[in-house]
Amino acid sequence: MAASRLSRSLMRRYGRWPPMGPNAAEAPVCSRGAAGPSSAGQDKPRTVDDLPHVSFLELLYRMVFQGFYNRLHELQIYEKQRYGPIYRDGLQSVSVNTPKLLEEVMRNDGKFPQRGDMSAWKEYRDLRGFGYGPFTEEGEKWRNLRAVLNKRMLHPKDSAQYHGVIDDVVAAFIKRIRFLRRCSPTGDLVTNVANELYHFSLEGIAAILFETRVGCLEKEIPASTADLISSIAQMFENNMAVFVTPKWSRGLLPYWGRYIAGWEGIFSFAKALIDKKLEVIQQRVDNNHDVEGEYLTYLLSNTQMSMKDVYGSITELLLAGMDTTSNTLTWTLHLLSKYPETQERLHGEVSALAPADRAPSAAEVTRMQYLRAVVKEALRMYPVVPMNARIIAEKNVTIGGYQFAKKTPFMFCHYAITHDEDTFPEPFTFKPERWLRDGRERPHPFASIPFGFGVRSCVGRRIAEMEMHLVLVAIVRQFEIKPDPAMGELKSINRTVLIPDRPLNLHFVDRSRGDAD
Ligand code: HEM
Repeated sequence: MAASRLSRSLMRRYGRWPPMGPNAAEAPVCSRGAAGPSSAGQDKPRTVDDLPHVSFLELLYRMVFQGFYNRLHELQIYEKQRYGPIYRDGLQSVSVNTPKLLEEVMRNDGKFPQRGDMSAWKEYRDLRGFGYGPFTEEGEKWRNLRAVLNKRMLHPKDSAQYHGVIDDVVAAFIKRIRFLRRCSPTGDLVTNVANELYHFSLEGIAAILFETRVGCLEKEIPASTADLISSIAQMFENNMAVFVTPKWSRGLLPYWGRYIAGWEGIFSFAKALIDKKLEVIQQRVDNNHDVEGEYLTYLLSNTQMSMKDVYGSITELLLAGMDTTSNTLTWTLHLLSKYPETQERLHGEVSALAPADRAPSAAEVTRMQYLRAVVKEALRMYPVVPMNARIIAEKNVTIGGYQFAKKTPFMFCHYAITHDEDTFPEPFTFKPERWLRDGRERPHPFASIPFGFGVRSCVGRRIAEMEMHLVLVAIVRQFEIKPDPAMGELKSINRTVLIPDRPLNLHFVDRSRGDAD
């Protein structure tokens, strides 16, 4: 396949939430352009051509021979050291890696911000007649969709209404942790904690979206849920190959068929649950009973949403809400196990502010400033979405003193930004205190924006925070989390979201011997 096609395809692939990682030997350098603003002609305005730039071959070399393929987040730091705060990357996007430049780009978001081309996701929906969801929709239609989806989700008070649902999921998760530790040789070890948290996140988001439980935390996972999990894995495993291979090869290579089969499994799971809910609603209407319910009921009764839109949106919300939340929790527990003093301080706060006999209310969680700082700091150290992007489609813009034509793709190097020593002294040290509002100087508002910014920012933020806070309160209250010395050093790798490079095993040591397993 021609390098140019691969380059274009990667650009498309990474145009949404592109991945990124340091060190390693020097690559052959063929970057041209100015390293700083002064090198362009004195009178001429500086443009994209004046930027330092990375060629596609350099990128390829770094990915393949320097081992950055899985560590593209660390490549951000490497390239920042080499090319400075703004440069043209190997996929012809303009990469920015300081809070100030990030702010400049994001404040230029138009009415309908774009992240990049989602054509392969759209193709499946077109093939089967499903609508586009918040990721795939664009323009006016996207704005209308978000206007409906935001309600009952985006505001903190919206997430509070799902507290009861998530409390039940948290209780089931703790029960499962107790079961797993009981089965371990030491009586307190849980292996592959990320996998357990993935099940927790899926159960949680499904409980909210479908208003039903899907059995992820049972001893035996129901077949339909197990099929969903493997379908999601199959779709993502083949996603990249579908993007980089030409359409004519689809009948010859296995990727397209597997990719489509993955989507079939995901959509058929979502469709079955949505249709079931619709039936229940219909029966209630037929019997003249009131229709009460939460998110899905709200969407189904919203006249602006067609059925095909509901299928498309619910499916994309489901996909967006799993890996992100579960990996953030994984990194948080890993960090707490490595920093026992931080964990003790958190335990102190939870013991003081959470009632002993029930899960805390939304207002009680809001008062847990240290808990919130712990999650914020975990997201700084491991921004699960380490890269993001924008195409400023509607106007020409000036960023960092350079002029860019409209439709220029910008890449946000979030990992490099959240690990910048000037903004965050000791950037590789876990210090939740950085985020406390106790009179200290706060970091730049764009120094860590794990949920994005503006009208196209994460619609599930409040739900995700609520889920993470509630489960952390329950864990920290009951267990002391200790590392498993046999595990070795855990590193992050980039699979669109930042994930651990090996299964995380942790000891969940009971704080109160009285708790029954
Ligand atoms: C720790 C958890 C999460 C993190 C760190 C996260 C992060 C993000 C980020 C960085 C974006 C892109 C924002 C931008 O471009 O400005 C995004 C978009 C999105 N997120 Fe999340 N997310 C999380 C959880 C969730 C959950 C639980 C849901 C579903 C309920 C969700 C649904 C979405 C959707 C639908 C979009 C696309 C919005 C659009 O394009 O209009 N996310 N998320």
